[in-house]
Amino acid sequence: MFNGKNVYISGGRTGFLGTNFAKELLSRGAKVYVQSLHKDKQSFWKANTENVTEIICDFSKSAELPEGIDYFFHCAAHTSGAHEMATNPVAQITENVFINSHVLDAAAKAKVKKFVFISSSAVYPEYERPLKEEDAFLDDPPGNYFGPAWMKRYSEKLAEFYYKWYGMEILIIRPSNAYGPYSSFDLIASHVLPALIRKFVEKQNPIEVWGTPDVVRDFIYIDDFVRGVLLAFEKTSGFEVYNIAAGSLQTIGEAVENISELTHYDGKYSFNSTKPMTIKQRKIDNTKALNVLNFSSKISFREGLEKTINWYKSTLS
Ligand SMILES: C[C@H]1O[C@H](OP(=O)(O)OP(=O)(O)OC[C@H]2O[C@@H](n3cnc4c(=O)[nH]c(N)nc43)[C@H](O)[C@@H]2O)[C@@H](O)[C@@H](O)C1=O
Repeated sequence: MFNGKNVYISGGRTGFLGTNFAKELLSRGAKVYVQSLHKDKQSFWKANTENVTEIICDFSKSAELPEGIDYFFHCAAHTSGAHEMATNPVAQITENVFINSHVLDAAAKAKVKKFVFISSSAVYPEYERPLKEEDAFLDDPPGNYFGPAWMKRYSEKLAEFYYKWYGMEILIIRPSNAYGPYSSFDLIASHVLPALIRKFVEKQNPIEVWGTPDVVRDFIYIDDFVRGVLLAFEKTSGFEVYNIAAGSLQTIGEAVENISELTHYDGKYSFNSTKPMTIKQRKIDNTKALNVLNFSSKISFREGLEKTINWYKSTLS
């Protein structure tokens, strides 16, 4: 389905999801377009710049795309983890509204056939039960997620409108907490697993883990995530929304124990509940992806952590 197709990937140059989609789609024979490249930025692009076409554009300021792009994967976003969500969630609103609006407009006017919007499972209200696709707009999102989640909700509805108005097919993806190679490993701004992996690989002592050990998340390894999205892409048409999740839950306490073992850490760590915390739990219902796409994750949590640790050690540390 992708062989010989022109695929634009926003966020394909430096973003975590975009880089991983670019890597996979190149291997499936697509002609990949990304924003302009700096060869030395990421190890993947050091070896692959000659295989992609660069487009100079800044979607935060304007909307332009050449004709001839078949598919658009919109992975670019200003995103961050619990620290920003607790201290400055407004930072995730304005720039993303501009980017999402420009990108949709540019893609529709350049006659892109199918557009993938990477939304977020943060769009959901705070329910205890696993969150189904149809739950997204039933109640407001909780606490500090309110603003960033309404930004994603607005963008989803805008995408739906563009489908109705222009006929551009739309696939909305709501990921659970994806992790793996090419993620940000910044100690403050990144998400929980890369931040913890870095602290343990660097053998910081003592290690401070934010919040409490009973916080629950569905963590999906990036290769499973990309496979799930591409399955949804291949098997759906028109306007569709899918959760793509591992379908299993881990506590932050379990994550810490696994990372500690896998990195052979022999120092001390403790939880600090005065550090940034977000919601206690987020369970994602993956039955639609399972039933319609026959998608389930293949990489266990432990295996995914091990792969990510190895990649981090060999690439960035
Ligand atoms: C899907 C959704 O995912 C994101 O939401 P999140 O799951 O709350 O983000 P997170 O991975 O940063 O934190 C998860 C939990 O982990 C705890 N925690 C412990 N120690 C560290 C630590 O060292 N760093 C971080 N970041 N968190 C830590 C932390 O206290 C928190 O309770 C959104 O940013 C949003 O962008 C989004 O779309």
